[in-house]
Amino acid sequence: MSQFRLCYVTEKVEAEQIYARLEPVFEDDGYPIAITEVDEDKEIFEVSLYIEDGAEDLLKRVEAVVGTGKFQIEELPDIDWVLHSLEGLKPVRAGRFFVHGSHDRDKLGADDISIEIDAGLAFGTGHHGTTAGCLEMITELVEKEHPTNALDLGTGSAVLAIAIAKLAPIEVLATDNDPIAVTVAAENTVKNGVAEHVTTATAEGFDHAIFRSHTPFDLIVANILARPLMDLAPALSSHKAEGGSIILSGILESQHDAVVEAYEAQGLKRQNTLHREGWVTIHLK
Ligand SMILES: C[S@@+](CC[C@H](N)C(=O)[O-])C[C@H]1O[C@@H](n2cnc3c(N)ncnc32)[C@H](O)[C@@H]1O
Repeated sequence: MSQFRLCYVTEKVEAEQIYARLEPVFEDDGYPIAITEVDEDKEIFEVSLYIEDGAEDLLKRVEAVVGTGKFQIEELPDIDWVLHSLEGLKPVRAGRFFVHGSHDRDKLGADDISIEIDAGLAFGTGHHGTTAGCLEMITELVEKEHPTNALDLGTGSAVLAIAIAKLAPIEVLATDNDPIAVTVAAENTVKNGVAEHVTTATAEGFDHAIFRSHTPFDLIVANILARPLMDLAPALSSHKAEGGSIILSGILESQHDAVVEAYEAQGLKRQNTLHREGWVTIHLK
């Protein structure tokens, strides 16, 4: 089956705004959506959505959100195009981590901790400000707090679960409501040599029996979006061990205070906030 891509190339600020408006609308429908840097010096970015069938209908829905005349439809030669195009993705350094595709293994520095992710159908290559913010906070918290049992809720590619398991060989539960992401996540834990520490499961929020045998967690990382994170505040807080930490991301700067308020209502206190490319990553205890 042919693959199609809807794409729009523009300046960084507009690309980030468009991505932020499209992601909450289309993420739940399972359309992979990406924002990638096209020209570092000129700060030109590209927003893309991928679809196998019905690109014209998807374009109409996208235009209803961001206006007409922006996105173009492109037919992709075959699925290998995804891998091929990602050859150009640059590796990312965040915290102690060097997140890279298999083609960049040789660029690993002596002090880097490698996370190898060949970007595909699951979110999480380290290029997004939310993932980078979480990786930085994970580096700090794992070294400072020595958690023993962690949860990565909304794991996507499993980048954050892999990061935790590489810093400390502890139990990590990695869940996502997208079964495709969970398959990719499980493959990535094997590729990165941490499969024995990371358990993967498909779950909508905390709606899965697996939580009964893994709770409570002394580190919970959830890079989802502000609205579901606020809805999940009671459940997320009740699965946290006494004295444990929660890292939240996927939150726009304008949504920071509302998310903090939702968690303060559960008795948590904000410890720190990292700002990356218009997104915030929040640490609560
Ligand atoms: C922004 S991606 C984060 C991926 C990765 N953790 C990272 O930091 O790059 C959000 C992920 O959360 C998943 N997700 C969204 N809502 C969810 C929910 N209610 N329960 C579980 N997973 C959810 C999505 O399928 C997606 O893979």
